[in-house]
Amino acid sequence: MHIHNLSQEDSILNSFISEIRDVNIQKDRMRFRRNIERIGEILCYEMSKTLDFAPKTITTPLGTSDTKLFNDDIVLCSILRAGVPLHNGLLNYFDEAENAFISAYRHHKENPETFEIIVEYLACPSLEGKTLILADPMLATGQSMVATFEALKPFGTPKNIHLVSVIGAQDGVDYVNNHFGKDTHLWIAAIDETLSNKGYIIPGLGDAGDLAFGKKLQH
Ligand SMILES: O=P(O)(O)OC[C@H]1O[C@H](OP(=O)(O)OP(=O)(O)O)[C@H](O)[C@@H]1O
Ligand SMILES: O=c1cc[nH]c(=O)[nH]1
Ligand SMILES: [Mg+2]
Repeated sequence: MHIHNLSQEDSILNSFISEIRDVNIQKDRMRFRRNIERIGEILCYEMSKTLDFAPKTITTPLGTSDTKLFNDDIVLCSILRAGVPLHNGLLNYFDEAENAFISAYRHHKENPETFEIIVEYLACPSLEGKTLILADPMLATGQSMVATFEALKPFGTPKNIHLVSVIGAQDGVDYVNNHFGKDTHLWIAAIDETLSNKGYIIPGLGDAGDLAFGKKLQH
């Protein structure tokens, strides 16, 4: 897998990552969502450089302009619910993308330290020959990303797969690295050291779904 950790380079991206981590700034739910969206836009711009481009001539009012435009058919698939602001960021740039949504949540049994991933809702177009972008802001254990990909398999074989995430734990990055093919790309804003015994990224940012949309009751 090709791993692109964008915070290895100094850029404005670091300001947005700092804000979503900051316990005070993250109290502003709208700002949290908007920052995730802005990070999605930056990740999207970087990944767009790896798409397939073809020559195109544009007619202006005064002449013609030769350029190259990407010609991949993009399917943007996000994992509900924390994936929604990240999805919006990607869709801000990929105007014509088709969209898929899938729900994946952690179901805790009696022991709060163990959980399984439940995939329920799934709406997806054909993936055959297309460029699939799988987006989820948090890559903790990596299980949601892998469970999502398994659930998408009946929809066809994509030409390319790009995973897009905001903060990952090294364990989760290693897990997806072992489960996706070597041609898969991972575009990620930051990779943190470790996971708590409840599967939270440390230092991370807390619970992205709750910060974006409010606390949910465990069920
Ligand atoms: O890599 P993993 O260990 O699978 O964990 C990451 C998952 O956890 C979060 O979702 P969460 O279960 O909190 O659901 P939510 O979006 O509804 O809050 C996050 O958005 C991922 O989907
Ligand atoms: O740290 C984590 C791990 C999973 N989901 C989150 O929202 N945060
Ligand atoms: Mg959550």
